[in-house]
Amino acid sequence: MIEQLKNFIRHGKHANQKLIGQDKMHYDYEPKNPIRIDGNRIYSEKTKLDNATAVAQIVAEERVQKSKLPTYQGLERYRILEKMGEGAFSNVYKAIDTVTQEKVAIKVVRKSELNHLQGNGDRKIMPNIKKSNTLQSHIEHVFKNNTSKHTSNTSNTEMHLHCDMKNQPRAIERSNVLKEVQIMRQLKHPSIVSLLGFSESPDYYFLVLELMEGGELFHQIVKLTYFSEQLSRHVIVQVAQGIRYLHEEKGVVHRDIKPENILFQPIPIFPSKEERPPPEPNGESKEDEGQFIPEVGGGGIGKIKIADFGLSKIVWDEQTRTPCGTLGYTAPEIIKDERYSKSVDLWALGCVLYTCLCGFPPFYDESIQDLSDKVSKGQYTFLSPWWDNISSSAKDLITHLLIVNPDKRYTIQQFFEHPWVKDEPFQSTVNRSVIINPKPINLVSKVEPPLYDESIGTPEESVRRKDIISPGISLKEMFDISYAVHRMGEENARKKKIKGLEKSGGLNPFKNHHNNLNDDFSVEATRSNEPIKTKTGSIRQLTQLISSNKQQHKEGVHRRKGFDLNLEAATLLRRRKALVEPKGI
Ligand SMILES: Nc1ncnc2c1ncn2[C@@H]1O[C@H](COP(=O)(O)OP(=O)(O)OP(=O)(O)O)[C@@H](O)[C@H]1O
Repeated sequence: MIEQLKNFIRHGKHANQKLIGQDKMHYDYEPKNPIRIDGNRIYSEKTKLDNATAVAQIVAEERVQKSKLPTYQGLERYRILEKMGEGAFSNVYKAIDTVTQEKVAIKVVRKSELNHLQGNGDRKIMPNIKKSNTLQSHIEHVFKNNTSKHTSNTSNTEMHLHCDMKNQPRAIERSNVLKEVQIMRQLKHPSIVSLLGFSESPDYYFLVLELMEGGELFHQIVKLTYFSEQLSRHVIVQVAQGIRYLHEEKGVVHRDIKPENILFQPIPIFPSKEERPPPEPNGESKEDEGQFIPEVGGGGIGKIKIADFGLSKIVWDEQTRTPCGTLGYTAPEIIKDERYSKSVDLWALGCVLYTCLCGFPPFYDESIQDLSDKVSKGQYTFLSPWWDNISSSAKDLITHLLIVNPDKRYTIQQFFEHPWVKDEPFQSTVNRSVIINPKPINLVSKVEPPLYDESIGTPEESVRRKDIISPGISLKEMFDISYAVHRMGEENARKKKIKGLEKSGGLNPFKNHHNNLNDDFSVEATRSNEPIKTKTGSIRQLTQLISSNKQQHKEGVHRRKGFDLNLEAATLLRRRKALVEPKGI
């Protein structure tokens, strides 16, 4: 078709076009023939020119589109079809495997930007990787070793080796993408996006992934305004099944569960049985989800899978079920630490469930100081009128997930035992007054004066869902930042605790474990190694600060600014940074 159109353009106004039937098209280059469309209407010379211009435009657009799709040395087997998304250092494309005809997603990661993050010292701390060896072959080596050990009875020495193998290539650990590959290759679960292949070229890493045609759950929340409880359950249970598998079978903590990293397979929207959708609070209209079909889905959402293991970490050895790096040590502190690590994913699960049910996230504020305060105190509300029609059972589950103290927060097993998850009748065991007005959480509150822009009007005048999110910052941004704030706050506190124990001589055998913690913080730690401290600042100021910090780094200046919160790991901020210093693929 495109070739024909090109011909048409090449021959310009002398070309005559005939449409034969509905969709067949051919071109007649005899200059004087009239243009016939559908064999009925005859178009004038002017219309003919208009058509030519329109077609030329289409072709030009398609050309631009096509030229945007890159080709990569080393990816010849795949034909790239379209861009599906992007990460901080990567682009994700839909592609077709020309051998199997299978459609896949390919994440293309730019090495140059990763190297920038890794610093110059990596080679020194990874002496076992010879210059001639590619990182890929090193990973293969690590995997082979690990796999062979998994089949044997693991002795203590072997275990030590096994853990060492995981700990040795620290440069690999530092590079999120390679850690991602290392972790993903061990995973096989219906709620986890599968890694189908991995390769590299001098400039890129290529991760061939199971294709999730629907894309991000985030977009579907925005599209449908929010989800019904049934649809929310359908989504959250699948995410939780993936988390249970990661935590209990693989010893992996995801650490970046958010609607952006939850992907779905699309299904058709089945027409609703109800004639009219239920009335909406505040006169808002909700996009019709259609009928929910158990085991299949609704709202266009079928299967759900967790993606993006770039921030994940292994907390215990899959084979021995002991914390990796601690060689069989089972101190309560370490066991507890493991539980703390996992509990970050449960907090995130609560945030996702909250967002599915109402269409906006539990924590938001334009001021980073206030957002940080809210997250650290667990201050969120079930805002009226949006939460008025949502069951107390769903609210109860959320209150057990969004608990600041990780000791008291639901574990993944407790999540699955909750009546809302089982879709069973709910009887609150908690004193009702506690549910209605606990401190510091207000479960039902009036709209707070918040995040509105003067241009929109006061909350009393017209508060709509979209107004809940400050116009200065998107839902996605809020998620990104509040997750990062929470994770860093919690993990920094743990890190400090472990350091304290180590200093007092209580944790000497866990040097490795401590190192692991340091590794986790190599990219996203606060520079001061202290709990998050922030000066009052807005998200925009924060963005500026990050780019100026980067500049200082380049200049070798390590002055401490008052603002110690380093959110470099927050996807959005990395993206913004990339915008400040654009790097093409
Ligand atoms: N398997 C897939 N199928 C379809 N789309 C995908 C797939 N994997 C990723 N994407 C799309 O690409 C986006 C970026 O992917 P991913 O989150 O893995 O990249 P990243 O570099 O790790 O991003 P981040 O900067 O968020 O850490 C996703 O949000 C999603 O829209």
